[in-house]
Amino acid sequence: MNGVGTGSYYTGATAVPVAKPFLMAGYDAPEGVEIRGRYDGEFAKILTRDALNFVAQLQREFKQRVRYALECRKEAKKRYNDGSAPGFDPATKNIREGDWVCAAVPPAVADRKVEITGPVERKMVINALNSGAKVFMADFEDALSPSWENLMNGHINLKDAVNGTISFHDKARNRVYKLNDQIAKLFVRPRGWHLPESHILIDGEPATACLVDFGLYFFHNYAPFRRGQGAGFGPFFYLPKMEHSREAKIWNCVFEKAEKMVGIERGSIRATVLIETLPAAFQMDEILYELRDHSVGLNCGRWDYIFSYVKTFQGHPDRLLPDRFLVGMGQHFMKSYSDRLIWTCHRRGVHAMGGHDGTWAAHPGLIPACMEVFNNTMGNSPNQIKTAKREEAANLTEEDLLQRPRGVRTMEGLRLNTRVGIQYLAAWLTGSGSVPLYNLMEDAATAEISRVQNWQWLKYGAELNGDGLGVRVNKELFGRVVEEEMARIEKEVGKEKYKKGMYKEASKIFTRQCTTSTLDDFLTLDAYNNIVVHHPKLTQSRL
Ligand SMILES: CC(=O)SCCNC(=O)CCNC(=O)[C@H](O)C(C)(C)COP(=O)(O)OP(=O)(O)OC[C@H]1O[C@@H](n2cnc3c(N)ncnc32)[C@H](O)[C@@H]1OP(=O)(O)O
Ligand SMILES: O=CC(=O)O
Ligand SMILES: [Mg+2]
Repeated sequence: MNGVGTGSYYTGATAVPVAKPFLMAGYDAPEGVEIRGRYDGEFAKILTRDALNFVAQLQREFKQRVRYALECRKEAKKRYNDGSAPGFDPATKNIREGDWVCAAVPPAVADRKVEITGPVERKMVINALNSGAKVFMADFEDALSPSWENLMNGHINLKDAVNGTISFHDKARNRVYKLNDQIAKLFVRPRGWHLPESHILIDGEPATACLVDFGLYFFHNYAPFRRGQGAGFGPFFYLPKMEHSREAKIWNCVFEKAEKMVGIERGSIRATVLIETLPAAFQMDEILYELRDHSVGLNCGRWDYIFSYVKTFQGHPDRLLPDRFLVGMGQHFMKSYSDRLIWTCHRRGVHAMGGHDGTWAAHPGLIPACMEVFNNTMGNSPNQIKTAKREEAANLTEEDLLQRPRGVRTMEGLRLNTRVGIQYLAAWLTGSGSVPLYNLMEDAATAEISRVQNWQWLKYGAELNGDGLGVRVNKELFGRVVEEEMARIEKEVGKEKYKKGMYKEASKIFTRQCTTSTLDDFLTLDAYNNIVVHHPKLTQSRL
């Protein structure tokens, strides 16, 4: 479809006038599907009529169930805010105590000793696949700012990667990137259930972001993936931020529907679920049970888990977190969750990722050291599913999983949260979803910790008890901290970058979110409107 448009592109805050009528192509979308993102001939190869039809079918079949699951999250939040805490569900005791196992692990992914993670950016996709890691988790989630350009290019990159044709020319360094003969196995992480994809409307409503991510990737890649990388299985996925097994059940139904629609065997698709919300720690068995024919284990998503601890207990002033860097795996509630995850997964015959059968590395430089640790412990075995049972974790109680983290709060903790949160958000608003800050990798999950920790300290006037001064956090103090940290950021990044970047916008959003009386559910949900760029809606006058 071609059309002629006049007027202006709406680009978020800036309207760019267009002097002359311009020629514009449109996507060949099926009935009820409208693409509001920029047209690009390469994007059109992803957004084909058949692929969009596939996504639309998933959306139509599952949107009510997704809506219901999100309503249930709200009800659970209300209960926690009224004083209760997550715990084991008596109604599913039979699943927790039952003697069942998940489907056998596909041979292609038996060995997952080190998994590299990274956004679906072209050069990084090639570097990650070539990195020597066993698995590459290509990320549409924590590590990606989900702008239209990033998303669509991400799908192009993955399609080229699965077909083995991906290459990249770094002109500045005159370096060409191509795939090695031996590459990591590809897993893809779609976004969480809560996010909309506002550039794709289905029956007049924004599509569910994860169904777009899953649907487009699956549709274009299932056949070559199964022929190549998956050795008869796949594609493989990582599933983020779930709070209850009913959400896993929706994923299971999505997988079954997708398998049926393209005519591949049930159980071909496999997924690892990130246990990265506090309520989900009490649902590990139930989540695996729902996905038992499509599972390849669980993974401790530790950063979102810490974020979720604060979020779940947002109405509990007796559960203030210490400084962010003190909340490590040594805290009893973190160690208990990780032990329970190992015990659960190995009992059910699948991988326990996040330090047990394998770990994540966010940078290729970390791979050799991680690999050495696993090789030294595991020798030639691909995993420890049958050999390390961690039976003692069977006795972990609700109290163990909820124990308050210990440690002090300091002014430097408040300052660091603020400096990191604002810089991360500024990067995210300009298209980068993972950034190095102060020698650490920051992504949406780690930035969330900074935000909710500030919010919690402000809400309850937390005492900065590690400084020996008895200072309490309040809006006035926080206002001063923001001003001073903005000055520091300007100094650190330089005037030019500061002026060109979106630091002021980021500061505004971050400050609002830290000082609001009711905690926003997600940093990126609010910020998302700032990166949505709608293509002008045309009256389709044909040439
Ligand atoms: C909480 C969670 O969800 S964790 C999982 C989600 N988060 C992530 O996946 C973060 C992934 N990591 C990254 O994005 C990056 O490592 C960053 C942003 C932290 C740092 O990136 P950079 O500043 O580019 O790192 P650096 O300059 O050291 O990179 C050196 C080389 O390694 C490559 N590299 C760095 N990280 C990765 C990665 N994760 N995957 C593939 N290649 C990578 C770079 O592309 C670069 O390649 P080149 O030499 O060919 O140009
Ligand atoms: O996704 C991983 C996390 O730690 O969050
Ligand atoms: Mg996460």
